[in-house]
Parts: sequence; structure tokens; C-alpha cells
Amino acid sequence: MGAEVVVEGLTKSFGNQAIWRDVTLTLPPGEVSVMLGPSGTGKSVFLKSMIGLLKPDRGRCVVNGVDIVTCSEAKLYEVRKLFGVLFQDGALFGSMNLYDNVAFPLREHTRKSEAEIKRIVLDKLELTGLQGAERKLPGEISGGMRKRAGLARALVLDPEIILCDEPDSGLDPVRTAYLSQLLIDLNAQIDATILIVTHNINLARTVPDNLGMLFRKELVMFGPREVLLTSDEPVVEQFLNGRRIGPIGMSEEKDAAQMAQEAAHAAAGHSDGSSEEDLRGIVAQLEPTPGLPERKAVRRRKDRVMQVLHSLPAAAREGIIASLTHEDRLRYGLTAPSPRPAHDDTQEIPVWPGGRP
Ligand SMILES: Nc1ncnc2c1ncn2[C@@H]1O[C@H](COP(=O)(O)OP(=O)(O)OP(=O)(O)O)[C@@H](O)[C@H]1O
Repeated sequence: MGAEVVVEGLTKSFGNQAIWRDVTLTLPPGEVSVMLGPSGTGKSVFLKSMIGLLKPDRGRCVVNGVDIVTCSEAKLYEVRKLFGVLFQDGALFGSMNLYDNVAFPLREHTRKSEAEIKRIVLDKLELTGLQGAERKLPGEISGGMRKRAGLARALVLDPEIILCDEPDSGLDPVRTAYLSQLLIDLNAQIDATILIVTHNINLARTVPDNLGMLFRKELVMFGPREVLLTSDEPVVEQFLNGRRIGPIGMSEEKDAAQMAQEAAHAAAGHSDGSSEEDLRGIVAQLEPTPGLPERKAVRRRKDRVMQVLHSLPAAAREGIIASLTHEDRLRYGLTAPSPRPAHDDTQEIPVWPGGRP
């Protein structure tokens, strides 16, 4: 199972430019999480801080009991081996073919024989659908293939935690859908903790177990996907719907006068160019491709979320209850109504353990 990452009060600035402050969240072991946020809110800086490439001003980031903010260089070197990172552009070496690119961390950080390296590299290339492309140079393949090669390279040291910085950037919607499926399939196969930074609403709605959002130099929210997907927090609503109307501006947050002007414009019937449809709401989460193992995180997450159910907003709570199977309901001590005949319109009343929250 992947490692848990506990972030507490993490704060980062460059000179007098505050990036974010007091970020507190836990990446549950083996679960997939997505961090959203408008451009420039410091998502990449957050990922880099998590692996010690940037030094936060204060706070803790604890992985396997080691606080990477304060630990020694030697410890940091050890802890970094737990991470696999997919950088935005794949960060491949242009002069090396895919085989050598993917083999690079093994040659640098291990004493494995070339025969062992070959087995691992070919395995990871197959896992990411790149078998047969070993001899290609990064410049000879498509952006989607480069992303997958970057992912293959991030996997060779068997990471417990995988960080993906905008894995969808530069990809068309179909390739993004394949990549989303690949991330879920990977999670099913290796049970790693995954954090994905993205702007892609579809990926955010269908891939993660947990969703968070950075805005106004703070973590607006972080929690089970159902919480953000049903949230009426204006910034979350605006982002998930890709709307112009709302607190997020082109380069920074808007002031009250500008928001009032836009609201009046919208009330007068002028479109802001976004879809009329409200994209909020809980949609089905991607499942592993048939034939692959089940994601072990699903059961762990249900157990975890059911324990904090009473503390979640009503819409999220209802969504979670509605997604439970008959077996789940028995497991969590909810009334488990027998399947109702189609004509039966009696109300099913859920019962929460310990009383209704
Ligand atoms: N090494 C650095 N030194 C100084 N400022 C930096 C450094 N790295 C990032 N920044 C600044 O931190 C802010 C956040 O950048 P970051 O790349 O993390 O944003 P982001 O949310 O990932 O944006 P995008 O979604 O556009 O990729 C930016 O203003 C950027 O200029």
C-alpha cells in the first residue's frame, strides 16, 4: 500500500510574494487525490515542496514518519525514493531514446544488472502502453506518448507516492480520457498514493477519491470527492463549471464591484460563453479496466469516509449514502432495504450509525 502524506500548516513565499499559507491536508494511503486551482495559485510549487525541491517557510510534510521540511539531506534523499514524479512536460532527456530515459533512475539510483533493468523498463513501458516504442527519441513521438513515457519513468523505482503535474496539459480530450483511465488502472495495480494537479474538470470529476482546491493563497477545501462535487462555495462552483462569472478573474481574484457588474450583466441575459448546464454533482468514478484487480483503496476509503460521514455537508452525505451497495449498507449498519419492486414508491429512509447527523 502507498504511503500516507500528512501536510500541516505548510506555508511558502518567494521573497515578499506569499504563494500559499497554512495548507493542511492528508493524502490517504493508496488513494487518488486531485488538486485544482486557477493558474498561478502555486500548485506546482506545492508538488515541489512535497518532495523537498522547494523549501517551505514553515509547516510540516510528513512521509513515513519523516518530516521532509526539517530532515537532513541524507534523509530527504531516502524519502525521495518513495516518490515518482511526472513533471508537466514529461522532462525526458531529448538525446536519449525512451528505453534509456526510463532506465535512467535505475542506473542512477540502484545497482541492478542490465538484465534486471531491461525487465523493469519493458514492464513499465508495457504498463503505460509503450511497448515497441523503446528505440524512439522523445522528439519523434506525440505529446501523449511523451506523457506516458514520463509516467513509465516515474514508476521504475516502484514509488509509494506518485505526483503528476498537469498530466493532461497539451493532450486532446480523448488522450486525456485514456490517461485518466491509465492512472486508475495504475492505482489498481500498484496501490500507490497518487496526487494529480490539473485544470481538467472532467479528470477532476471522474478520477480522484479526494479533491482539493487552492485559491487566494489558501487551501479552500480538501476532502472526499463528493464534498467538492456538490459544493456551493462560489470559487469551487465557478471552477468546476469553467465559468467567467465568479470570484476567479483572468489574472487574479476580482473585486466586489467587478463581480456585481458581471452578475448584473448575466442577470440581463448575456451569456459568459460557458455551458448553461451546471456541471456540479456526483458523477460515477472511473473503475479499473475489466480484468485488472479491484482498487484496494475503494474499501479503505469507504471505511474512512463512513467514519466522518456525520461531519460532511448534507449534499455530500446523501451522495455517499446513495452510492453504497447492499453489502456496504449491511457493513455500516444502515437499514438495508431489500431491492424494491419497480411499482413500489415507498420512501427508503436511511439510518445512520449513532443516529442521524
Ligand atoms: N522558483 C521560483 N522562484 C520565484 N517564484 C516562483 C518560483 N516558482 C514559482 N514561482 C511563482 O509562484 C507562483 C505559483 O507558480 P506555480 O507554477 O506553482 O503555479 P500553478 O498553480 O502551478 O500555475 P499553472 O496552473 O499555470 O501551472 C507564480 O507566481 C510563480 O511565478
